[in-house]
Amino acid sequence: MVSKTQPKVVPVVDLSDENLKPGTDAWLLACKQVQHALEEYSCFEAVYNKSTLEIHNSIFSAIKELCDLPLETKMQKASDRPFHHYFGQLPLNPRYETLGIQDPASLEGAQRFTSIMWPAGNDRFCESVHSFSKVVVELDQMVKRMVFDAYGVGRLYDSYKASTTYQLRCINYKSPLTNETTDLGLIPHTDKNFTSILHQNDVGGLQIKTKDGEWIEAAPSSPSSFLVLASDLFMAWSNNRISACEHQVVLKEKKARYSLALFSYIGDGVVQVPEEFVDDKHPLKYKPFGHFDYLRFYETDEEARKCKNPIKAYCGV
Ligand SMILES: O=C(O)CCC(=O)C(=O)O
Ligand SMILES: [Fe+2]
Repeated sequence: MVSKTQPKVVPVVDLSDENLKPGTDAWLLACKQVQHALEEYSCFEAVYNKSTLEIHNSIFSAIKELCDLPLETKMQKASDRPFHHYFGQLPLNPRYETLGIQDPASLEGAQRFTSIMWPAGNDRFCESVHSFSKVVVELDQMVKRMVFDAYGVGRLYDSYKASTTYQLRCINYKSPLTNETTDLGLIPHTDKNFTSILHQNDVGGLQIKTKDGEWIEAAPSSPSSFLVLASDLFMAWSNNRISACEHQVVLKEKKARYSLALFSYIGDGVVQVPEEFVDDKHPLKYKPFGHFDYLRFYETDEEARKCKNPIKAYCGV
């Protein structure tokens, strides 16, 4: 008899329940689900209905308006931080362009970026970015707290939270101009931040690589769905308990695709593996390092960009 194995799918965890509070049984169960999904898939789909259909529609019309601005406007410098600038017209990813908004969940951050792109103001854009980012930052904080609790390092969560900063990347994959235009949206990669939370419009294309090396679709099940990915920093911080999620974008539909990525960074201080993650079976794998120093290394060192595991090359023991 031929044995049929279940097709792999991205795990889904519903985090919408208002009563999901630390210490409750529901919280402990969700902690275990999140931990298991991250250990097995390095990602999961979070359903979070505090992000409503109205927020979803308003952020995508805002992003379209941003991407329709002239190239010189989009290329203006909007942040001094590494990897926060405009990317586009890249030979490896010709259809991809992205702009980064620093500190998007604070009103000042959203206003600062808006006034650079629209000196005469654009309140609707600013409001859309701010409302969307506030909800997604809340989701990110909830997920991190669950991971810290699941591994018994909850005592470190508050200082971790205080040193976290965010960037919202607004991404556009341009419509193909001819039939020959590539369907490659974004080459396989891992992100260089701690977590990435991705949200897309109705045009699919995101794929993640499983432990067996198989690419599977990561299609959200609703407008309140987000894909939470572990990135390089998560892998280093957890001493390899959780791997960085390899992902890519393949554009099968002949349409423009818009997506959003909330990236989290450890802006202050040193990233260090908690002592709870180190024992005889799990020797220390990473030396303490600064997150932005790692980004600068990756940005300026061409060899680093070619290597399979740049975080290991940077601070591996
Ligand atoms: O567009 C997406 O869904 C993914 C974007 C992404 O992986 C990135 O910008 O690093
Ligand atoms: Fe990515």
